[in-house]
Amino acid sequence: MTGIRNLDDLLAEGVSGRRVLVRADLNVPLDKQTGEITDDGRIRAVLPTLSALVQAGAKVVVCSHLGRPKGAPDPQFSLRPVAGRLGELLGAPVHFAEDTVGDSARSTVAELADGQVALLENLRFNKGETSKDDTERGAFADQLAALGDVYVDDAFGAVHRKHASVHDVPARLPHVAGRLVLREVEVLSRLTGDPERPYVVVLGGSKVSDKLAVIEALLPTVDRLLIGGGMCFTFLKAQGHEVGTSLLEADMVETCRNLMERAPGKIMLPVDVVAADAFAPDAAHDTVPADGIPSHRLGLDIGPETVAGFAAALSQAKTIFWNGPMGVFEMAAFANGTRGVAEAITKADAFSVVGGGDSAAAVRALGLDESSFGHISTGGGASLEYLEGKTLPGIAALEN
Ligand SMILES: Nc1ncnc2c1ncn2[C@@H]1O[C@H](COP(=O)(O)OP(=O)(O)O)[C@@H](O)[C@H]1O
Ligand SMILES: O=C(OP(=O)(O)O)[C@H](O)COP(=O)(O)O
Repeated sequence: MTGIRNLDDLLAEGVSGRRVLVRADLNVPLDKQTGEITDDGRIRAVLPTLSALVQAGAKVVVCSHLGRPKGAPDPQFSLRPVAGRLGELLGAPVHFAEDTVGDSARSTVAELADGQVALLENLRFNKGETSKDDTERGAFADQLAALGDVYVDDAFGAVHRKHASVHDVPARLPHVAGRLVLREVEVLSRLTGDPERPYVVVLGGSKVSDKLAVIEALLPTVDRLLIGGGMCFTFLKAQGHEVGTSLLEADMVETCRNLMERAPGKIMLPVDVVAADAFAPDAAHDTVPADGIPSHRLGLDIGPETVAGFAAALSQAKTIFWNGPMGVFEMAAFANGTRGVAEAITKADAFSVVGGGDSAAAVRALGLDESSFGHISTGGGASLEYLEGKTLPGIAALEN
């Protein structure tokens, strides 16, 4: 991050009375039934930046995405509950704008007193935020930038997205990196140079197409790649196995086959999986061999034999990076794989990094000791792409 100005530079300049637009990643997991926040780790992670700005008397305007709404308001993805939780953590109410750049946002920001905080409604309720069209994205960035005098990027989990709030707003306002972005990059850079070997990467989760692309780039630099979670079924299919109704990226099967041929023995796949009748906490389920998933069932966790194999590989490692739960850990019946792998990582004599909103939430939900990991990153896709050595749009924008 050479040449990038950071929050301390901005504070030294003085922010009292200035409107500081902070891009945060407040994309927290919500309970599907109650809508309650199930893990507030990403909110806590941005507090050092926000508190410093509050104390310095800034008018703090926070913006974020939540989930993947389709460019229009969708109540299930509202940031309103996040405003409540952020206020509790800051110890002062957070003013909530009902829209992102409309009348409500403009008046909420105009009414802020020095040292007060506002949160704008979900950025992704606006088509321009994620648009691939530069003009459409730019027009939205213009409206967003008008709500601040200066911009702080503290959304590490989103720095790999070429989105208006991450990539285009910094071209329109004086900009700095926040405390979280700075710390994440500092720690992750330890894995990009010459990591101590064996270097083992564990991948799972559900954002299969996003992350399959990264595997290709990471494969030459790692010693072992352990694949579980929703990610493994496209590989199992590529091995010629039937995967029932499990998560599958059909048009990536050929890519997976090529990856396995290119690095024989490097990729470890599950040998058994927990296959269920339905995606539900009380669904009937059994452990079956990975080549014997019944056609009407879907794999929701890795099985015990796989956990033992992965744990053995992890016990040899000197550097570990893990992104993506090994199963649907939110349901107790499918949490054993994630727990087993997480415990194996904590026992290894290695520098370990866990990345990703859900992976970090899993560590906490399963009651594991956070301090037994070297670093818990707020970004999954972002840290993977950082490790790939890519110039990330959000970081590049801060450099300019
Ligand atoms: N076999 C599976 N089938 C469907 N979803 C899965 C499976 N294994 C894990 N998941 C889901 O993956 C989600 C996390 O994926 P992802 O967003 O890629 O991770 P992270 O946020 O850590 O980067 C969790 O909500 C989990 O329930
Ligand atoms: O949850 C996130 O990423 P992650 O699941 O890779 O950790 C970030 O908030 C980015 O969200 P996105 O993958 O919908 O752009």
